[in-house]
Amino acid sequence: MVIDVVCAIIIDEQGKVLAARRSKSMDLPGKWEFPGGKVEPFEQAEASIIREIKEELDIVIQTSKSGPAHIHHYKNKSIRLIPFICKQLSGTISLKEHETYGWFTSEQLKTLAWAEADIPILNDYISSLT
Ligand SMILES: Nc1nc2c([nH]c(=O)n2[C@@H]2O[C@H](COP(=O)(O)OP(=O)(O)OP(=O)(O)O)[C@@H](O)[C@H]2O)c(=O)[nH]1
Repeated sequence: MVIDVVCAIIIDEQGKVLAARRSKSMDLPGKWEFPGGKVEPFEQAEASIIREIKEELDIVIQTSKSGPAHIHHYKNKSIRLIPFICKQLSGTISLKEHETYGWFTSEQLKTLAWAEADIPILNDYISSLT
């Protein structure tokens, strides 16, 4: 079974992108990811990413477009990761699950220790900039 997971590429006014590091209590501890989570049954992917970001970061985002999804097979599960390009509309970030987060330039993003499933998502995003 492939699990649908949505993730947010949140871009600020300077073009920096938010990435968050998974905490020790999470699956894939210490790995960086675009925040998000599993799409609930009967939920639209776009509603799902807005809900997840409110739950995880306590901010309200607006989505502009979704990028191509990528399927990744981990040893214990397979996920379809669906990215959304987003901007922050309101609120102040307060981490509810992640260990830390930051705003990164494309060059900085490339140096992070990403969850494996995020690599093609990151590459697509960086390619879209040129
Ligand atoms: N949110 C998010 N999850 C990702 C990304 N990349 C990636 O491999 N994942 C994986 O996709 C799944 C997302 O589910 P989740 O965010 O609800 O994670 P979770 O800890 O609640 O999962 P769990 O219920 O299996 O413990 C996790 O297994 C997570 O490791 C990503 O960029 N964002």
